[in-house]
Amino acid sequence: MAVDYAAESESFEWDIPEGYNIPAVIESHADAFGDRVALKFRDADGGREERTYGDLRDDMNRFANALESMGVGKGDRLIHLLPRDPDVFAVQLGALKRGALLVPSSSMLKPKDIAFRANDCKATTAVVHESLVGMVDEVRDETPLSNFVVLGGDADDADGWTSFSDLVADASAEHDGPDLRAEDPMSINYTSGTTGQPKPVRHRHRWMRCFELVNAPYWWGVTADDDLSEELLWATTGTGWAKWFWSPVGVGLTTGATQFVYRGDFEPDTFLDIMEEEGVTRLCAVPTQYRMFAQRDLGSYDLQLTEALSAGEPLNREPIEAFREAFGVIPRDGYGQTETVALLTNYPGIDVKPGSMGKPTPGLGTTIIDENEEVVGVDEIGEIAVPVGCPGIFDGYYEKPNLDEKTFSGDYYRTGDLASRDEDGYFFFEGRADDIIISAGYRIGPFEVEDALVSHEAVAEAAAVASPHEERGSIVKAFVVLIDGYEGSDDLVEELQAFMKEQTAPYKYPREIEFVAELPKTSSGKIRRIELRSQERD
Ligand SMILES: CC(=O)SCCNC(=O)CCNC(=O)[C@H](O)C(C)(C)COP(=O)(O)OP(=O)(O)OC[C@H]1O[C@@H](n2cnc3c(N)ncnc32)[C@H](O)[C@@H]1OP(=O)(O)O
Repeated sequence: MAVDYAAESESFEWDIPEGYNIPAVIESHADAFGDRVALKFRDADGGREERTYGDLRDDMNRFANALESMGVGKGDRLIHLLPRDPDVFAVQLGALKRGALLVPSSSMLKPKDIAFRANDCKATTAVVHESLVGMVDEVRDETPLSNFVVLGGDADDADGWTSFSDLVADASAEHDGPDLRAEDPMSINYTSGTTGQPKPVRHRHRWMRCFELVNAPYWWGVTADDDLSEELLWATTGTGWAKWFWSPVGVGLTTGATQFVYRGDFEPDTFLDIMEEEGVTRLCAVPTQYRMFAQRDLGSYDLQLTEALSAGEPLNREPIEAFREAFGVIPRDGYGQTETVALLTNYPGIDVKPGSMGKPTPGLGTTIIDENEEVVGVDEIGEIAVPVGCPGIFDGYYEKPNLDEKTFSGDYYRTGDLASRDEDGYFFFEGRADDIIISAGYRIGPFEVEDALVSHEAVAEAAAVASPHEERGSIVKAFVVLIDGYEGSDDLVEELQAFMKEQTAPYKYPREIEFVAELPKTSSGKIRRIELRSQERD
């Protein structure tokens, strides 16, 4: 249903009950409509599973009981590395019911990345898919981790690991957890910065309520009061990203919708087939996926799609036109970060301007400011910012008071993303204010790429920047200075790329490498990535 933007912007209120928490929401959904399907799952081999809201409540409580028996309680940190699996909600909700903080992590992380996160937030429990146990085992002795839970497979094969299914098999489906409030911490998502290691973004339980109040109506076009019986929501994101909270948990579970989860690699034809077979009505994917869909014969698919959403990088005209022509559905871009809810959306019913991220969502006060915190004029470029204190944004990093002070000392939280606004109030993405690389929906810190590259024996120095790319928006390009005695060649490019996929989460590997004699630097010796970046854009 179309949103009356002016009226909603005028009347919006943050209605966040003091005792709000998502486990309590699941309990109440199960009481109200326990038989409603919450999750339709399918794997790459065609295996299917369904869970109702009643099942989710029981799964949650069983795992909460298991965690209690392992000594996990309020404030403890639980890191998970899980593919999209029907038990992911059980793990997440069970941990939250114990009052633990979730530390979602991508299945692509390497041992070094896992050790960094576990040590940084002093995680004590790891819940890991069987295929990733080896990654944790390599570094577990260097971390505070003491509880190890393996999902899938046979725990007897994994020394020191307890099987998730064994843990929940005889556990009670009732659990009396600690008192949880909307202001209690619930999660730590690591997000890449320009310098140094990823930063631990801490959110509170209210975050999920904010998704229900903002992302659900002003982007997905659903509310808990709607008749959702004919709806099937599919957000293609992985469980290790904040986007998992943004949609499957923050919209799907909070509104009591039925959602689809697929465990399998992205392949455009397969995904289109699945949408047709499962009857997906609302899809959320990244622009790279839309661009790949748009290259297929979309007219040959008979989809039940009524809404298509996009996020992660700017969405261009071509896929918008392709979807409109084939399905009569216009993909609507939405913008936000790990630190926030949706700050800008093309809300239901808006007249979409291709390339625009839409307009500020009601309640947030999202604007564009200059370096003096002055709001910029029409068509001027500035930084997207949200007033500090808005409930829809995070209010601190996990145990990083210095970072907190730097981030929240002004009147605004600055996103680091540059944008302009046209005379109709539509926002347009203009790039990053810093060196972060946005590629295929991933945010990649150049330092992490460079740090891994220089650990190769042939590399003296490296600089990583974004380079424009038709399909992925941008790719990571590395400029590399070799150690004396090494010579640049195609073979060395391949060797470095393979090395990078081993050293760090492989989505960060440089898809292009250029060997250079030296890197541009400031007089104090700092690499001038900005020079390399603009060279790529020209
Ligand atoms: C709106 C949102 O959801 S934003 C949420 C957060 N962001 C995201 O979810 C990212 C969304 N993007 C994607 O999922 C992907 O980029 C897609 C689906 C668009 C395209 O996928 P792909 O091109 O197949 O892979 P991806 O971009 O993840 O790159 C990973 C690379 O690492 C490789 N890789 C993956 N796992 C491993 C591994 N274990 N070992 C070695 N290499 C690996 C892949 O083969 C790929 O390299 P290649 O392109 O040279 O083959």
